[in-house]
Amino acid sequence: MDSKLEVYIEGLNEAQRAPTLHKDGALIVIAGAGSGKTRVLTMRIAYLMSQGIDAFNILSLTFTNKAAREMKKRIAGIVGNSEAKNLWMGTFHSIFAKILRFEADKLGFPSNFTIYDTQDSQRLISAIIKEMQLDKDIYKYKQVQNRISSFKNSLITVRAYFNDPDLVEADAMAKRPRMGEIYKEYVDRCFKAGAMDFDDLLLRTNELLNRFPEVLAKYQNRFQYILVDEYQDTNHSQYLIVKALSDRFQNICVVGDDSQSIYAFRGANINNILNFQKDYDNVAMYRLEQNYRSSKNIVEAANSVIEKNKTRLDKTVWTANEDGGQIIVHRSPTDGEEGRYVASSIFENRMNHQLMNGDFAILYRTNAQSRAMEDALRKRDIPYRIYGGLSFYQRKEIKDVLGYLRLIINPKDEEALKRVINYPARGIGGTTVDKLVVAAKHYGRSIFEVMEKIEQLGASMNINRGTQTRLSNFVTMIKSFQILNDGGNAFEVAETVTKKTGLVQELKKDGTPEGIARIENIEELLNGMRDFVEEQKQLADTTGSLAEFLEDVALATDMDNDKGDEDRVALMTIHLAKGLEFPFVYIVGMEEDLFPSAMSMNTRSELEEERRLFYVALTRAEKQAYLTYTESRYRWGKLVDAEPSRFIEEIDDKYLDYQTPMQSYRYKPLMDTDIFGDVDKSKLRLKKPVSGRPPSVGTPTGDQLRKLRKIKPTDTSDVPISSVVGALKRGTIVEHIRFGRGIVEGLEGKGQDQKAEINFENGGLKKLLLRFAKLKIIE
Ligand SMILES: Nc1ncnc2c1ncn2[C@@H]1O[C@H](COP(=O)(O)OP(=O)(O)OP(=O)(O)O)[C@@H](O)[C@H]1O
Ligand SMILES: [Mg+2]
Repeated sequence: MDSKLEVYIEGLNEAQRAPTLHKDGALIVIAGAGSGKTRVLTMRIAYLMSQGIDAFNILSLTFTNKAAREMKKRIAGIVGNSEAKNLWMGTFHSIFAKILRFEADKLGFPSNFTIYDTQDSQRLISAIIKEMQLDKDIYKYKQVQNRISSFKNSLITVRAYFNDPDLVEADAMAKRPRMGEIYKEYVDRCFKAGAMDFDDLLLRTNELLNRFPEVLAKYQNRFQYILVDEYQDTNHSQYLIVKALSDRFQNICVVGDDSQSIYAFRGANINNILNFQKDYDNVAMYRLEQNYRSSKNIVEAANSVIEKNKTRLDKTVWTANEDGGQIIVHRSPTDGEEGRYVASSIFENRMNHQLMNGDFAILYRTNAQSRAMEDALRKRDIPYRIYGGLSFYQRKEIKDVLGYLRLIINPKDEEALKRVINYPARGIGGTTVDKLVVAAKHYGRSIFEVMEKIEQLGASMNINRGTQTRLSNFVTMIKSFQILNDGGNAFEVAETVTKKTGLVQELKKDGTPEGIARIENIEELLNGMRDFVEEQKQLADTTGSLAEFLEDVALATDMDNDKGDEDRVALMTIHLAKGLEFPFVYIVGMEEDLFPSAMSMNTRSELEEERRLFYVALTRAEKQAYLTYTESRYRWGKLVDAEPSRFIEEIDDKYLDYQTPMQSYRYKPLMDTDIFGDVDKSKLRLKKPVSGRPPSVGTPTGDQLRKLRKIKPTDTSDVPISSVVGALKRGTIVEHIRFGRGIVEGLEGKGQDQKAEINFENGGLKKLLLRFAKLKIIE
């Protein structure tokens, strides 16, 4: 075995080593949060390669493309970049989009098919509802879209829908009898536009593998080793793909944690993990129990919460890490105050412990909660980054540029065409577009094809000469871009497009600060494209073509745009935080009806999913977790009283540190209650809230004050602060508090300025100034 790999494998514990070194056959690793599942997956790939398995034969499926990129870099650090390049790693959607491009013709799609994002799908569905003259209050486009999405994820095609009287009747009962027709029209239109939506990427892959045995055999032979992270969140469609591909060799390795299954609302099926042993022969089952991520307090508190769920596999999670501070619970009168508390706490912790902004995360249940946090962080000049919400690529000006780029690659793309045909304004009005849509339908062609023949067809469509010329000019412009694109790279084409279409001039004319910000965004897009071209050349050995770029963008989750080069506090929903870790984590809005969400408390299983979500949130924290809640909050435009989340109560008191007197004024004191006494959580829920707003309880007692002061800064005294200056050589093995073990690959500078380039198991290649680096020499 390669000596580098040996070092890393030695760094694993025994339980982790077993699945890492397991050779052939099916295996499943079921283990709690932070126990090293993702690390095992990464090391296993490196190990397989060291055993002579060709990278070309390994497929690895991850939750985000960013996670895949990081794993790939880590593996490249061990086996070398040229080998790692050939690994197929990514999300289900990105991997199968790639395969579909190769095989698209078999399904009647062009290989340059467009990927419609959620917004494109919604626009198309709205247009169809309008064209069919349906009541848009009954046929709400979002609900229609969800319904179509759930059909697709259960592999219910249009034909299957109409053949299933139960489905048809269910929609009739829901007062949407024409659902099937909308579904059919939507599928037809996507097909004609040469477009697939997200769900199609899985549905069509299934279709491909089912209908074409030779294609199935080809990919079965190719992907001899398949590895899946976060297996608990795969949906039915994904499950079937994995099952089909791994059927021949059965070298399938899945890792997951049933307690972290949080996507049931999107069709994820926890049974996939529970049934794995039935699906394959001789399944080896491994369990990991030691958590390396979090302090003892956090691990035990998280255990005490998840134990309340009835449906779960029994698991032990323990840690050898230090106790750490108790989880801090903080109450604020309003969400504005809550934001201020979190911002100042981050500010103080950052100073006291000399941390980076990137060591902090603020997690919430719903995106809307970010605003109060943002306001407070801005006031304190703390840089932050919001993940999720409206991503960069969803912004109007960016979508406009992308609209043109998409048309260059696939002129049939109806949504792109509608978006840019008259932006910037060129005298092609809505009525003309409607006429084009009708004609396209009549001739069974795309809108662009009708436009190409507008001189012949124009008169019969009632389109006057002037408009015909404008339509022809538009076609000519797109075709000229296509010529430019032949052989060019993504960046060069996009730069020309932004100039020649008049997009940038239009924004310059605007002159408002928003207009300027939009121009900056377009510049940012171009910069991103330049980087993409470079990165493709280095990491994937391709040219960085426009088509590749568009695919990357269509499938980018917001997490994927994070280059990780800016030091910022991370703000995101808990759903997005899966798999990640941060030293300090603030879980905000810990209130009944918000978390657990009022919409998810109808059944026990919904409540259990909320509890799993809380388990995920809490287990992201390494050193210190905070739970904050407010006494009142604006919801649906009204200020409503809020009650602390039941999840706070579910944690054993000994793990908690209440920073505010818990006898909130909202809880009517019983006769002679110990208002100024010690914290007693049982009072929280027993007493009915009083209406109105009596004055607050006043000063904390001595005990409470002591508690306040007790918040121990996380003890960092035993961190091996280095004086490794001058003590390192190439090949020295060191350990870093965050990046784990690493090998010194190079040194530069002398004395106080000496820097070392170190390849870490957790962070890849890093250059550190040794004077500050917290390193311990291992050997
Ligand atoms: N044997 C080990 N020695 C030191 N650190 C380890 C070891 N195994 C894992 N870690 C570290 O513990 C942390 C958690 O590991 P990892 O992310 O792989 O866990 P996970 O089981 O995938 O967690 P999650 O369930 O949240 O996805 C990481 O920082 C990882 O580098
Ligand atoms: Mg993981």
